[in-house]
Amino acid sequence: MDFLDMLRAASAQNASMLCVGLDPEPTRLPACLHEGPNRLYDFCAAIVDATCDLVCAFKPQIAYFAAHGAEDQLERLMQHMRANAPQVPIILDAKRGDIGSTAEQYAKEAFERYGADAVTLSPFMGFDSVAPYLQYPGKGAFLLCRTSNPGGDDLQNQRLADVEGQPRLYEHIARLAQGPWNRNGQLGLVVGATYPAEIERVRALAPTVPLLIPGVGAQGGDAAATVRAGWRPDGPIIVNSSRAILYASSGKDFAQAARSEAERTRAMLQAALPA
Ligand SMILES: O=C(O)c1cc(=O)[nH]c(=O)n1[C@@H]1O[C@H](COP(=O)(O)O)[C@@H](O)[C@H]1O
Repeated sequence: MDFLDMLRAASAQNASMLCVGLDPEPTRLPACLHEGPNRLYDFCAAIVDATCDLVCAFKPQIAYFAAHGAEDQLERLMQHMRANAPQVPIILDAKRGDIGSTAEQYAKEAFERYGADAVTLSPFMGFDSVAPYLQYPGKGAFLLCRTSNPGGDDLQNQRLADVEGQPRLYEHIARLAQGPWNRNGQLGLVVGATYPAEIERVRALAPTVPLLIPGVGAQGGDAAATVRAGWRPDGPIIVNSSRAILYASSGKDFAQAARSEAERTRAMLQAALPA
């Protein structure tokens, strides 16, 4: 099934705009998992099982596995999600961006090795660095647009003097993703929950592409303002929270605590939908 169809179906089935980010930081894992050789997998699989009926997507962050030589645990986690939560689309957060020939390898890694449904990409190197991902029919690609971190301003807020209307860089990326770059309807945009005014601006420029919105929870983004700014009946949003859910408890009850926090976040998001 296409990424977008999976997203719509999971969002409707679970009444959810929440994405749980799978960012397993070894020093923050519950003590009961510290000794196991597969503890990144064990931790994330328990979180997946505890939250899969509450989410519209999962977003594993590749760095948390690759940094520890644990790509095999990410592969097992992908298989686990497919087996135990087949209805939930998986966005591999890799933020890749490179020349076409190298991008082909990264696309193969995301979609063939890991079997992701969508991937995050940096658009900085231009359309030919994005195109190889779009060769995979039905797969999604989210372009970084207005990121959640304060340093996002450094480049994304600069005006482009040689583009008509002198838009800011992030506005230009939003227009490209809604229009000329979105040849087969596979593109989405990443916009930080920490900047609701910019979410609204991106939504005005890109009314129908899916928005991946990290930054609620640990980064302090406003869940209700995020929904009001970004959600449209024909423009889905995927609101990611990682640490606030993953580390809701460091005890043996970590999975149940993660579920409670996911329920709370999902409810806040749903409550902000227009009546
Ligand atoms: O692409 C992303 O997912 C992303 C983009 C962005 O602008 N900000 C951002 O925080 N992220 C990712 O979203 C997750 C946020 O984690 P928490 O702050 O713990 O909820 C991390 O995996 C980040 O790498």
